Amino acid sequence: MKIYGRGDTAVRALDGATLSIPAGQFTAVMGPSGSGKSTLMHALAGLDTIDGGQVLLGDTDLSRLGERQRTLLRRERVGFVFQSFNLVPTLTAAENIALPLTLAGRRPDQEWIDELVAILGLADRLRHRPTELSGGQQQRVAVARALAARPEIVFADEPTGNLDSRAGEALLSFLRRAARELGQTIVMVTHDPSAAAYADRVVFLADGRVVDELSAPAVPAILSRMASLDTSAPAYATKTATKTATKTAIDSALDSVMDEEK
Ligand SMILES: Nc1ncnc2c1ncn2[C@@H]1O[C@H](COP(=O)(O)OP(=O)(O)OP(=O)(O)O)[C@@H](O)[C@H]1O
Repeated sequence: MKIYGRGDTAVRALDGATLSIPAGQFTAVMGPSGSGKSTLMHALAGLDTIDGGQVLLGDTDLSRLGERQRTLLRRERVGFVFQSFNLVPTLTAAENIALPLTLAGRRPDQEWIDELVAILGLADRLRHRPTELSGGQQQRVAVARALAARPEIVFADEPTGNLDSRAGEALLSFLRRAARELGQTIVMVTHDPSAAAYADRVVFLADGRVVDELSAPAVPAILSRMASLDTSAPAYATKTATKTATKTAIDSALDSVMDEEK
């Protein structure tokens, strides 16, 4: 359970949401605007606390961890890919990819990183800085960075939101391959049914709880489930405001990872 605010203005953003994320699978989370997708992702990733219930990553109960322990858990066990690529502009692609390991003081597993770079088609871009890369290339660098430390789970928040359709499809194919061939556990929040169709399973949220799911989802089935949930068309202003808040929360989490090292 997650409640924002108090009294009359309190919002139950998560209210009895129960789900399990199978290891090695690519899971998409969908739902109408305001249904709790970002809140759920933040809770699962240890970016935010919850007000009741449990979040388990393996045997670790995130709801019992303090701020510092959650920061460590994010750094050591979780990878993130955001809509805005969040690369460090002064670092090359290679340095950006190795950043989580550098921050954690771990030696990069070069063989693994070489494999990621090869699959993502980034080998000839490693010395470039983010401004010298296309949006699709920047996002592929961000994905390599998320997987570099072999995290137990990777969270992707609208990862194709800023990409054209071809770059988006290439990225989604990689995420699917990362789960199937590399055993990477991935959770992706998306509004886009064709993006969700790349996942092994789609979980649908409404009013802060899991209301439905689809295995081996196809676009028409996703669309019809979404239509049955989306009773009120989202007010665009609300959506924008929520997204801004989400980004801030994620950015501050990244900042705190950086601060830890100072
Ligand atoms: N920081 C906050 N303070 C108050 N209410 C919040 C806050 N963050 C989210 N909410 C509210 O909690 C509910 C769930 O929000 P959440 O952002 O998780 O939904 P979402 O499904 O990700 O929406 P969207 O698809 O529009 O991004 C919404 O009613 C939202 O207005």
